Amino acid sequence: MSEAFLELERVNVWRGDEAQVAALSEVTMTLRTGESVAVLGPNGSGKSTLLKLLTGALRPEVRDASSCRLFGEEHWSIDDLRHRIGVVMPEEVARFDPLEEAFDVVLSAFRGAYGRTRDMRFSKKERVAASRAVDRMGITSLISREYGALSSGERRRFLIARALAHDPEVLVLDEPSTALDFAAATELSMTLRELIGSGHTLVLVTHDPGEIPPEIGRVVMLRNGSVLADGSPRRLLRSERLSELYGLPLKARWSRGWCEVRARE
Ligand SMILES: Nc1ncnc2c1ncn2[C@@H]1O[C@H](COP(=O)(O)OP(=O)(O)OP(=O)(O)O)[C@@H](O)[C@H]1O
Repeated sequence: MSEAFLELERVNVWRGDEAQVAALSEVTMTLRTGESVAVLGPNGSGKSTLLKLLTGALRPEVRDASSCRLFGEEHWSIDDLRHRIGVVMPEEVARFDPLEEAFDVVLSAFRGAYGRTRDMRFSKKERVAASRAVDRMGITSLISREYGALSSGERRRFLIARALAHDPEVLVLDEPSTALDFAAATELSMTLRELIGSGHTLVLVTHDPGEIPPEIGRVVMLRNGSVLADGSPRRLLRSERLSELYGLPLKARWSRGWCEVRARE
């Protein structure tokens, strides 16, 4: 059986400083390499919190009968995780200096930095790996451009290339189509399908069932910090279940492997 990269057993995560919020409550799930997963849920349901657990940015509440393992370990180093998990979070888009050369954005992955600082030196091996990731994303012709001069879709591709630079075992994408127009979102979706097709394990976080590509074989539905359902898209992405998830009457229709959802009239 393939390796479990996330094993949660009755996990709670609290967020906030003074007034603490239970962002995840009693969550149990196992995610394995080789199986791409969509994490689906409305705003505030705990999707980003789950990703932050997965990338080691947040820790769960410590208590008996609860455990959180990443790649089989209860104790992990962020550095190790950075090599094994590539992440693209929506807030990252604006973190880079617009004057930065686009290729440097990708290279900065090797130092865990947001952009290149003048004293950073990169080995030939790192440069080759970054070039390969850029090539994979079809943006080689743009590498000398300023990051700030790229379109939103192009920037997103550079960030995915940055996440792929380490050749990670798992690629985590949090709402990757945010702020993309229809054409850019469609292109991105094709890229995600290719990545899964070429053997990458994707964890795709979205609030939109219509964004889940047919290649994704598992959906985890989160609501109010708990797992509402976990199973195949065909079984879960149905009118009744989606209406329950979002708290309003919805109608789901399947077409060529995609689920289209609209409000029930
Ligand atoms: N820094 C924080 N301080 C306090 N509460 C927080 C913080 N971040 C998230 N929360 C709360 O934790 C819960 C889960 O938030 P989370 O961001 O994981 O949800 P989400 O499903 O990713 O939402 P969205 O789709 O809006 O991004 C929410 O109730 C949210 O208000």
